[in-house]
Amino acid sequence: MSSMVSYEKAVDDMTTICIRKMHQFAEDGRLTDVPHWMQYYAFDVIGEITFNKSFGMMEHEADTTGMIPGIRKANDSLAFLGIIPNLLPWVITLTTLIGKQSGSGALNGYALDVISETREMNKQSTVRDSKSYDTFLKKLVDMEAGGRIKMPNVMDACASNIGAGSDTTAITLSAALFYLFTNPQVLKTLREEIDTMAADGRISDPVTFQEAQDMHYLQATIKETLRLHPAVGTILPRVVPEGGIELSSQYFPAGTEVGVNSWVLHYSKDTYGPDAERFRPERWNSAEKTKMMESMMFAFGGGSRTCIGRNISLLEITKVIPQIVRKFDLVLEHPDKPMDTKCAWFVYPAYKGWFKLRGSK
Ligand code: HEM
Repeated sequence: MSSMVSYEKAVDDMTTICIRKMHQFAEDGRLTDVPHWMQYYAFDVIGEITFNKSFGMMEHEADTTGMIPGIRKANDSLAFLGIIPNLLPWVITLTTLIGKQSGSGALNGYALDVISETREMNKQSTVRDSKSYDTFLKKLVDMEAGGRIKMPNVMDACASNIGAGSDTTAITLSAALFYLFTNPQVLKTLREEIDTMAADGRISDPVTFQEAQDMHYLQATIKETLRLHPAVGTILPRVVPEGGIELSSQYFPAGTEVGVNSWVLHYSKDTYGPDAERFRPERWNSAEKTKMMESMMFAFGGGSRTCIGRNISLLEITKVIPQIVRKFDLVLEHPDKPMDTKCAWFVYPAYKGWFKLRGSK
């Protein structure tokens, strides 16, 4: 975790821009597409950490790279093609033949440009990180120069960071804000925690990652969001190894693909209680049940292919949510409607609202 905390400065810089812009939205009385705004935030953070260079999406209030719809298109089509993976090479060949650019074209093009630039500067030893951390790309380019990895690995690692680490975090953030601002009692309790700790001098502005570890209600709120709205909405398949396996009294021979969808696990009444469908962070207060409930959490997957960006996303979520909650109210465009979602591979929330300065009319 200590290496993650070295990225805290990047998260703080991006959070400062986010909050400044939100002040502007509030002043202008602007109706905001909240999930979209959180996407700009998450993309800018991951750009900063990966390339030492945010995408400037928040500053420009726009997708400056054109990669957001491309990543979404790629995710959506891979979710369906993933059901019949043998079709994938045929589809790729066909789309290449007819000259259609893949959804991830903008992302790959952007990554390639920044990597080439950094490799060149690295050769001339002019890459001096101005930040207090080494970016992913700097570490990767050094590894490549040392012969430990090759250029396709550098490209793959950078593109994976952006593709896997932006929308997932943005989805979690927008789900958290929706749940908080539609559950007044939860919001009140979280604000009490923030205000009390701030008055006692136990948290800073912005909250440091270290301080946030003692914010028990904040931590429960984040867990409850990841439970009720895991970003990935498909099963995470695994191939049964040699010898087969018995799962829930059912034998599966070697080579069978098995998997489970986190949405099924997370809504289990056996595990989370009869109110499993409710957003109730208090359920994480019970020391006795927490261990069992945690063991069933699957938002980041599990085992050898578990999410490698988990701690980065937790760093972002843990730091930006208290900043938004302590400064703003959110009035939803349709306060009585449940959250709308668009689901393929990822489960994207869709809603709009007005940010207002906390306590203002
Ligand atoms: C709330 C945010 C996030 C969620 C919910 C999430 C969720 C997931 C899930 C479910 C998997 C599949 C795990 C499995 O099959 O067991 C995964 C894999 C992965 N995630 Fe994340 N992720 C998040 C943030 C990030 C971030 C910030 C990064 C990068 C900085 C990242 C990079 C990756 C990569 C590279 C993999 C593939 C790992 C492998 O196959 O070995 N993720 N993530």
